[in-house]
Amino acid sequence: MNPSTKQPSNQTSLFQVFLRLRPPITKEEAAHAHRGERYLNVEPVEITKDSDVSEPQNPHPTHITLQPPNDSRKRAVEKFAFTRVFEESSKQLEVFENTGVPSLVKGVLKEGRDGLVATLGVTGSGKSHTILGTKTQRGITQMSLDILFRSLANTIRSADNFEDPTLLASLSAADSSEAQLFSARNFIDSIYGDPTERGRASRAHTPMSRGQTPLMESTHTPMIPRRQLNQRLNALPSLPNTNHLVTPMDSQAEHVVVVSMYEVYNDRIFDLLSPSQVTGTASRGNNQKEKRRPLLFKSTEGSPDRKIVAGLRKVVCSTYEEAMMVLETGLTERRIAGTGSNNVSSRSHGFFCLEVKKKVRGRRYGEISWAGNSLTVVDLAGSERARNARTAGATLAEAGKINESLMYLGQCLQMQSEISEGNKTVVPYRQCKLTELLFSNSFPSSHSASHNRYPQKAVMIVTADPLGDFNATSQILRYSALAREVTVPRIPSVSSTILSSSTSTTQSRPPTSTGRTTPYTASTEDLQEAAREIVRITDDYEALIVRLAEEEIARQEAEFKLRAAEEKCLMIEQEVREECWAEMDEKMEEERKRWQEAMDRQAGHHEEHLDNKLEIASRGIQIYQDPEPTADERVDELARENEFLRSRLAALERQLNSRSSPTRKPKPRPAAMSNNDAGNNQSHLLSSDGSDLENMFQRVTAFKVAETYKSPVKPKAALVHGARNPRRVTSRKKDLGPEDDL
Ligand SMILES: Nc1ncnc2c1ncn2[C@@H]1O[C@H](COP(=O)(O)OP(=O)(O)OP(=O)(O)O)[C@@H](O)[C@H]1O
Repeated sequence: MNPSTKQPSNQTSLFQVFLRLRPPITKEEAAHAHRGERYLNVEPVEITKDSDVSEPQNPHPTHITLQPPNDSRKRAVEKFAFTRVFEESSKQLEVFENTGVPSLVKGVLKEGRDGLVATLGVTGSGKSHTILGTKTQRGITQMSLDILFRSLANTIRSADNFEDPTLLASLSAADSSEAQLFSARNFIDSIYGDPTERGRASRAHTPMSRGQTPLMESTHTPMIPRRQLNQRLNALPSLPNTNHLVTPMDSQAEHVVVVSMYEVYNDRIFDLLSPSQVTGTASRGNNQKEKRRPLLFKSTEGSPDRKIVAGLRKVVCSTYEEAMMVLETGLTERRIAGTGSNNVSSRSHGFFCLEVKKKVRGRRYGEISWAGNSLTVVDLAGSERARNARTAGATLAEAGKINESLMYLGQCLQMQSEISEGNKTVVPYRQCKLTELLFSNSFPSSHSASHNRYPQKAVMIVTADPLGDFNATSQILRYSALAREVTVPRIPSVSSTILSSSTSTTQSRPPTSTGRTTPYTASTEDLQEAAREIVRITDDYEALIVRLAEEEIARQEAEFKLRAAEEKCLMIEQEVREECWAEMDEKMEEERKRWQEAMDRQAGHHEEHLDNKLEIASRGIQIYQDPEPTADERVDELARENEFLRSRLAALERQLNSRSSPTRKPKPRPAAMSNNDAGNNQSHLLSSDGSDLENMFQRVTAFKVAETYKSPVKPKAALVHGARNPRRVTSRKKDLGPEDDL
């Protein structure tokens, strides 16, 4: 960058860059400031001759000088130019009005122009103070919200209004960002619950201060109860008053305000209003970060001419309080972690986006659509120096990404200075997500669909602590300043003093009376010559000091880049490690599956093997059936049985005879029996030579034999082959015939 402090024309600047100085906040800091130990000084306002004296403008400083501490004489002094410098005593409203934020809001409301306001600065320099305010004073975001909702008071429509149930649907249809739209009531109820308390919150006019916002609590309390939220909203201050900045609107128009919030963390975009965040767990470790789904910044079907963050959750807000609640919800989710630099240092770039949409009717068919512009407020992460911050691991990687993105932002801001000087330079804003989000809307689009789209108006507020870290602050100032110049403080000119004194001495000394040239005169000439030599050497020396200063700055920049590269390396290393772990996990899982499958297979084989064995065994076990006996065999068997029975009968008879008296007469044969067996010759035959009992058995046997000849005998016994105790199932009883026959 060519050193130049001439004020660049604001028309061509993509960003107007303001500098706000932070006052000392501790007694110690105040004492340092009192002793003049600050390295950053505001240059007095120069009233040039060609200034329009007739119009007494409020002269304001635009330049600062940066004097390296401990060595004020020999080192170069850097001078930076900004659109305007706000000194330590500047108040919130003064900064709000004079940075032109109200005109950004007006641009959104009336001029069809997007607006963007961002804060940039070393951690702890007052970015959040400027953008979110304090317990007693509102910040830029809240003042913007206030004037925006006041301006739209008569024309704003609510998605919670039952008279217009189609509003949300028509808004969704017109939305080109693939967003999920919610009415404020639904969204807030889903987050904080207890709808009965709704409406109790009185108008809250001011931002939640850093201490009040859930930012600090977010690591412990991801969700705050609704009552507590309402209490906080009630406790918010109402100053400064911005009523005079309200823009009157056409009362016939219909508007809606759609609020969304997202953050850029590790060069990826994450929704701050999506459920995974709002119901997040207490431990906001890296695991949770990784769980979130990054969103794309892209052109969509509905927006071919410009890139937008796609897939966000958006909330239709109709009041300041609703927008504040959404802001509060998003802030709660914004990642904050304690670092060595600042306990509540933001570790992501936070975006708060307000879209003002106006109802438009199609000329041909009167179809309803919504179109408008947006105001985006950006709280950039603190550019902490990894070495200063006692950080490690993921935090260090985060710091690396933050520094890297801010370095790219610095490059883009430097380039814009060159554009304003008439150079044809391309702003390298596609290097990272942050610069893409900040700059891609800054240029007129070449797309045919965007004839009437104006480039956005953007304001950058750089914050600096004049007593803070010199190197970090000077780095930020070098990147963000509209112009820079290196000067060398002029050393009191010893040589010229010698020259002048020697000249005067020569002139005043009267010639001697003898007229001889005295050795003193000669030495005076020598002295003059020496003095000229000294002047020449001094000039060379000064030139060398300037060169040295430039070299030193270059060295510092190179160091910064080196650090950024080192941090990037660290991050790559970490990513590679994580990738390796993931790969190893995957491999282990694969291996586990493989082994499991092998085990299952093995088990299957075993089972199959067992089944086969069982099958083989069961094949060997056959049911053996006795061969059907032939008639002869049967007769033989029956004869044997008959024989057996006879012998048994004989034995019984003998037994009976031996027991009975010798006088007992044999019983007469019953007539019924002879009738029954009338046709049976054999029974007749038997009865002639035996007792009645014997006769009866013989008759039964004869009957069975007759039966046997009539019908084939079914197998009655089964022998299980292979069984240890083969059991022959006999059916003697059956063979004896039905009991009735007995
Ligand atoms: N203009 C100011 N007037 C009074 N106090 C201020 C001012 N600016 C900042 N402070 C105070 O300085 C401290 C640090 O400021 P702040 O938190 O805004 O820094 P930051 O740049 O947002 O830090 P980080 O990047 O780490 O979030 C806070 O206590 C804040 O109240």
